[in-house]
Amino acid sequence: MLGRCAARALGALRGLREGAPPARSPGPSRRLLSSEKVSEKDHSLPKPCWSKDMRLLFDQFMKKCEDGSWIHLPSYEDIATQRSQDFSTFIHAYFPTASEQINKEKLSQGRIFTRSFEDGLGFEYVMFYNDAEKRIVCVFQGGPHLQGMPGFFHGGAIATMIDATVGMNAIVSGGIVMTANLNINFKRPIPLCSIVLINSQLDKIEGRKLLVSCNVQSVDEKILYTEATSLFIKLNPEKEFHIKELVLNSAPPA
Ligand SMILES: CCCCCCCCCCCCCC(=O)SCCNC(=O)CCNC(=O)[C@H](O)C(C)(C)COP(=O)(O)OP(=O)(O)OC[C@H]1O[C@@H](n2cnc3c(N)ncnc32)[C@H](O)[C@@H]1OP(=O)(O)O
Repeated sequence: MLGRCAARALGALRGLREGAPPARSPGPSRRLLSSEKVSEKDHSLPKPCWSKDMRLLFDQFMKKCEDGSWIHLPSYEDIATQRSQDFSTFIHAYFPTASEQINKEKLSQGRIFTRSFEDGLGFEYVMFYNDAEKRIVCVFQGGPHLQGMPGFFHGGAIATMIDATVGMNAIVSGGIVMTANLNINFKRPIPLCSIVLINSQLDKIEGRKLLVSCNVQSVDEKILYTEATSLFIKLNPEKEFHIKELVLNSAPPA
């Protein structure tokens, strides 16, 4: 059985896509047709650019989801519903000064960084969550546009996927959080275009602080590429009632 917080957060992730009308009426400069259509795509489902191994791992984890111990997490490139507009309002209220500096026209072009590449060229990944173990495993296939040293992934690309994975673990466990600290040990370079597993674990919750660690391993678990620890801070728990409103009616079935 999912913890209530996890259920709410997962509900939010699903609810952000479901049921609610589009939040933003398109301005004259917004190219509605292409971006709206694309933003509906769940990138965590198999695509032609996924390698056989990636597909195999996806199928293996989906099998583990059948008894409810693991949950497949959907993933979109934009958050474009009414409830996400409320989420955005919450974030901007939390950082009023920074919010004033945001170019509001550009905001409508905002996309989740990891979902901004053409299929197969950047970040291809799917995450699975285990509530009992407070773990998220991310199956990651990096594309050729993530190169750093010739033939290997860029460290920033690895850091991005680590942040996305431990961040999702913290969001599912704690609600609206931000990365305060991320420590990474790069132990072995990761060959470009290979598939790796990012295993993350919620270690501790101390008040508003969530500590999440992770490692990046080869699929056969023989090579430990990277290790990381992170600290997430839950934003303003007094406003939690508001977050609850955001996810109201979007909780997944019990
Ligand atoms: C819902 C669905 C959403 C879907 C979205 C999907 C996207 C997925 C994206 C994936 C994820 C991507 C995620 C991203 O990319 S998040 C983007 C990168 N992160 C940021 O930009 C965050 C910038 N930092 C801040 O805004 C603030 O510092 C925050 C909000 C983090 C805390 O400022 P706030 O004013 O709120 O809190 P506080 O200062 O009173 O501190 C509170 C406590 O915490 C302790 N502390 C603070 N900092 C540190 C530190 N560095 N080391 C050690 N300790 C630290 C502090 O001492 C205090 O402890 P104590 O004195 O109480 O003991």
